[in-house]
Amino acid sequence: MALALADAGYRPILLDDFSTGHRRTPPGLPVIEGDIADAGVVDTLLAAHRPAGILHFAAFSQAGQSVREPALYYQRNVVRSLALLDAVRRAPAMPAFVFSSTAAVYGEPRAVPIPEDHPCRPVNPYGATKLAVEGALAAYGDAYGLRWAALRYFNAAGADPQGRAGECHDPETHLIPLALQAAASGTPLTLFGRDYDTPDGTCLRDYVHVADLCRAHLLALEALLRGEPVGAVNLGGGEGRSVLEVIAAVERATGLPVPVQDGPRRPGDPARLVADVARARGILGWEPALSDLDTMIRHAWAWERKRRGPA
Ligand SMILES: NC(=O)c1ccc[n+]([C@@H]2O[C@H](COP(=O)([O-])OP(=O)(O)OC[C@H]3O[C@@H](n4cnc5c(N)ncnc54)[C@H](O)[C@@H]3O)[C@@H](O)[C@H]2O)c1
Ligand SMILES: O=c1ccn([C@@H]2O[C@H](COP(=O)(O)OP(=O)(O)O[C@H]3O[C@H](CO)[C@H](O)[C@H](O)[C@H]3O)[C@@H](O)[C@H]2O)c(=O)[nH]1
Repeated sequence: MALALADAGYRPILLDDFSTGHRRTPPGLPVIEGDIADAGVVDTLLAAHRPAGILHFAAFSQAGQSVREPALYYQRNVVRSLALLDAVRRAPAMPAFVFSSTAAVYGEPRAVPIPEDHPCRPVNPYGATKLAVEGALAAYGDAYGLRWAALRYFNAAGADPQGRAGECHDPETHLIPLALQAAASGTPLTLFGRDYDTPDGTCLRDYVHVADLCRAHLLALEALLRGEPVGAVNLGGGEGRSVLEVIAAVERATGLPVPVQDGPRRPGDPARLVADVARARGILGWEPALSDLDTMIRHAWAWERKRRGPA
């Protein structure tokens, strides 16, 4: 996102405590090491730079871990986001606020594709913490005039098409990088359940290219800066893909087999999550452009090879 902002002519300032992130940030962009809940750091930053907008990505985001450690998720995702919002309210000029929400706010949907007005009943604490922050944003908008967007991404995938950045979590829990790593290393990927009520028995997810996500953030930010309300918006490719389809696409992109071992269902995993993206089209004029599975996996594979270095 920092690269996308810089490419579009903005001057992003990165604030990261590097709890899960990487110190190898884009060259030439200012980076402040600090916690979004550290009032001293954030107040100083807001007073010195008077940013037009804040794009708030800082969170812990593993649904499975959130089931085991809910206290960590409420602390990291709710308490710290509220501290950041307090700083925003104190700021000399209140910036527009774009929040990374998630499809996990919906829980097990009644039907797919899921529109934004579908009931939100998260099935894991991760989704519940993101929904709690969305509630605060709506109330702060009504009471304090906060201009806000909550972008509910489905499954972020792919990598910067120019190869400047990509996914690198430690531990990695996401399907696409793990399937690529299984293809490259020969170490089996564990498939979390084949007994779901889906066409091939594996979970359906809606993968969306990270570059499409970044473009949607820019559009949301610019809509808010023009004074247009945005609110909650789904971001997905609009197509459900099963775990087995992803594995087949990884085999196509890499030309290598993906060894698979069957495992039990992962707690907190809904069977299907597919976005209705009509609202993003209507209010942001956004259309996913790179979110077909083969393109996303091709970009992710190029990044994975670059990250690994020469074999
Ligand atoms: N990856 C996905 O598929 C996906 C889907 C939906 C929503 N999201 C949301 O998008 C956001 C980014 O996800 P990601 O996959 O890039 O995660 P990530 O863990 O790679 O990035 C989160 C970043 O926030 C930083 N951070 C965490 N807590 C912080 C704090 N208190 N103060 C300062 N920095 C802090 C981390 O060091 C890291 O650099 C998250 O909010 C996540 O919930 C991700
Ligand atoms: O080793 C693995 C990893 C994943 N899966 C399966 O692959 C699918 C995708 O799993 P990911 O972990 O890649 O993604 P999630 O759907 O669990 O979660 C992602 O999307 C969510 C919203 O849909 C949240 O926002 C979350 O932050 C984000 O990581 C799931 O059915 C999962 O069970 C496996 O079978 N084996």
